Amino acid sequence: MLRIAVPNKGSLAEPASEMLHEAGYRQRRDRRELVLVDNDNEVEFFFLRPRDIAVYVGSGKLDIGITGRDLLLDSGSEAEEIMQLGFAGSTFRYATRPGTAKDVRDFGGMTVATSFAGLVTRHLADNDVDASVVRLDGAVETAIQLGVAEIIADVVETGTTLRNAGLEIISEPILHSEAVVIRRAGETAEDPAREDPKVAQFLRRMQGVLVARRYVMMDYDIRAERLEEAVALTPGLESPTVSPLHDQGWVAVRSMVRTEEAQRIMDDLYELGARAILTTGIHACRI
Ligand SMILES: Nc1ncnc2c1ncn2[C@@H]1O[C@H](COP(=O)(O)OP(=O)(O)OP(=O)(O)O)[C@@H](O)[C@H]1O
Ligand SMILES: O=P(O)(O)OC[C@H]1O[C@H](OP(=O)(O)OP(=O)(O)O)[C@H](O)[C@@H]1O
Ligand SMILES: [Mg+2]
Repeated sequence: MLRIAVPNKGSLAEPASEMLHEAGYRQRRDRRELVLVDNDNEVEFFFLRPRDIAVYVGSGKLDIGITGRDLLLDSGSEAEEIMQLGFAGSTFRYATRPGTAKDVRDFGGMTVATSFAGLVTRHLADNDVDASVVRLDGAVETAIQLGVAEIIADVVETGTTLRNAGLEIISEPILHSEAVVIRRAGETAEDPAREDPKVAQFLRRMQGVLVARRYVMMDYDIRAERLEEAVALTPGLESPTVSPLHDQGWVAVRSMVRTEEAQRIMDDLYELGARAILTTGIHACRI
């Protein structure tokens, strides 16, 4: 059984479960379930606090986990990122009241409040700044209003929370985060053939979901003499399938294209003379 840690609450929980479901794994129906065994796929899921996941995986108690890059780095545990999952995208940034400071190098003698004390302490040290760090559990924006700190460091997605608290973002981002798959450091085999087959299969399934989300299948008919120009617009992942049509001088082309580029490509193909241009969603795949 492959033992996988999954976030049980917060911003990561729902999209992580959704992705696992799309990858064909059983997911819990009741939010209070702590462990779920998926016998068909030989996987056991442990629903844990997002902040604890890197600790379990780093200690080797669980094989792999889904967490945020920021939480992984903050934990300082012996785990490493092995795949990016493309959701829960955010930056981790400093903010303060206007006029307090402009850059991390101005923080000397000040106090920074954050839920990510490990990350912030390291970032301040890397910048040779002598500032104090106060660790809070959440809602850190309020720490400035209550006089606990002059600066905060927190997760920023749209920036609305900080704006509403009358704070301005300062300095370069401390890091860019997203949901990631993690594994105990040093466990990834150099040679793919020596990789744990259960881990490799899990990663292929997750990769399949990412590709199915990011690509659509495009079909169209085009005159043979315009084929090269059309294929330049739809090169596909490897090479498009081209089949002859019964109507002489025409071919049918099938190729994967990025979902967000599909409409523009359809316009360009139409201009080239392509007709019967269709896109269909990809439900699942192995690349
Ligand atoms: N608004 C957001 N947008 C994108 N990612 C976010 C957002 N808020 C938190 N995250 C990400 O979620 C992870 C933190 O999860 P955690 O469950 O600890 O906090 P949370 O999602 O804020 O939930 P809680 O309600 O418990 O505060 C981090 O990886 C963080 O980058
Ligand atoms: O930039 P924004 O789009 O405003 O999103 C960022 C906010 O979202 C999260 O807070 P959450 O709502 O989870 O509350 P919390 O402070 O209790 O974690 C995070 O901690 C930030 O405060
Ligand atoms: Mg939160």
